[in-house]
Amino acid sequence: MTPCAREIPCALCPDEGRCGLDGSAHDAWLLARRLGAVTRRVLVLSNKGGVGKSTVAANLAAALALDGAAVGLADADITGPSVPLVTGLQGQRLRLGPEGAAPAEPLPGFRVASIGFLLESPDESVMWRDAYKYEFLRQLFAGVAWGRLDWLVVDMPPGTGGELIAVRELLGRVDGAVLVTTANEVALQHVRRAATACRASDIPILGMVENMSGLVCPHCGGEVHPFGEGGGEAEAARLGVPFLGRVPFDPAAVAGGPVVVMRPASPAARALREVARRCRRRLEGAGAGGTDV
Ligand SMILES: Nc1ncnc2c1ncn2[C@@H]1O[C@H](COP(=O)(O)OP(=O)(O)OP(=O)(O)O)[C@@H](O)[C@H]1O
Repeated sequence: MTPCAREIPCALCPDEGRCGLDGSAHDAWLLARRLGAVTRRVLVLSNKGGVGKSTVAANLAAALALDGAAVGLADADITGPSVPLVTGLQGQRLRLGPEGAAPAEPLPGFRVASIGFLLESPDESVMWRDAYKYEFLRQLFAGVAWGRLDWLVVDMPPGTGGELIAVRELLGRVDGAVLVTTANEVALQHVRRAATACRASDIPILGMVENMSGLVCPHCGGEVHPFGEGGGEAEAARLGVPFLGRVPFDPAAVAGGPVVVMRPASPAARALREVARRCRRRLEGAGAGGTDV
């Protein structure tokens, strides 16, 4: 039998490296096996770091699972995966192999796999592994036995360069992007760039979330908006994309697990459940493939 002809030897080959396929045919075959039963593929992204992509992605996925869907959360943040921390799954590892690694399943129907589960330690930097970026991403999607999923939510790294192209290529089809921003002008400029990148890549934009949008007083429930009110919503209108909601700055959102599960009555959890409902209405209404408006 001809050995698998990938440049980097493939630890995932169900034929134990003897499939004889060349690199791209091998990957396409493997990805079709792993992602063939995934109905909707959604990216959570922004050009800017620290705006809350991982928090929104983890809670969107958990909220969809709480609403009864089978959901995968794939943490593709190659520059610094924080899904293990955000989901309370630090220390989890993926055991790659021909049969596919089992994702973590912290809730019934909520499956999680992170680039962080491939690292030796949570403090390991992956920046130096540039040449292997694609390989890490390939392992995340093609190495995990995702099973049947109604949704696969992908937490993207900051930026919209090579990683966006690589993830889009690996997924084959992306049904929608959720753009995350805060209301300050720097983040808004970054989110405009993210919208431009989505449009250039034919990725439909599901809508925009304004995160950390105001402080809710734990005593009186009143809100303070340090960057002014309505920045994200106005930006969404300018870009011609739906506004999916405003998530307040809420200490409960840093709960070591999705806040929609850990603190369901908190202001952040309520806002994030509503974001998930709006995403569902938009994609389920449009069917797979979604629409940009
Ligand atoms: N609504 C919120 N209220 C309070 N803290 C929040 C909220 N959303 C996110 N955070 C906190 O802000 C920080 C950044 O959030 P997160 O890691 O989700 O952002 P990110 O955009 O994914 O970052 P990176 O670009 O580094 O991957 C984290 O400490 C997170 O707990």
